Amino acid sequence: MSDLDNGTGNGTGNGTGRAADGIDESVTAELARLRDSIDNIDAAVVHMLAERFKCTQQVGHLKARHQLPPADPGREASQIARLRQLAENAKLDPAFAEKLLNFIIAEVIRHHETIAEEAVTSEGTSS
Ligand SMILES: O=C(O)C(=O)C[C@]1(C(=O)O)C=C[C@@H](O)C=C1
Repeated sequence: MSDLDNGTGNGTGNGTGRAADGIDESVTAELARLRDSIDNIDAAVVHMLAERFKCTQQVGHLKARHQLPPADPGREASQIARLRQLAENAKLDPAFAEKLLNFIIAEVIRHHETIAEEAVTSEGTSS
């Protein structure tokens, strides 16, 4: 039984069209339908982020192997410009899209720095 299901069957079971909490059953059903979609979207976001981090981990190792700096401000500037445009076209707030990308990239840079430090440490302990 879901959190929104009062356990009386399909409807409210009391003939009023309202559940015990006083919320109209059509509202409850609409909320449940929208929340199902939100849950699917959140799952997709998590899976997409996991794939992105798998790629950036590989970038981190590549950069560490070739002593490249963790951050690339030029690349970030073009990613932000591109994402802001995509957001605008999709009617999403571009400032929000930029903040989200910056948040993700900051985490990636942290990972890159850890990978680079580990590479230096293991260099010192090899042979
Ligand atoms: O493309 C790179 O060079 C990366 O390290 C990946 C990434 C990103 O997460 O997109 C992260 C850090 C850089 O400053 C730029 C981009």
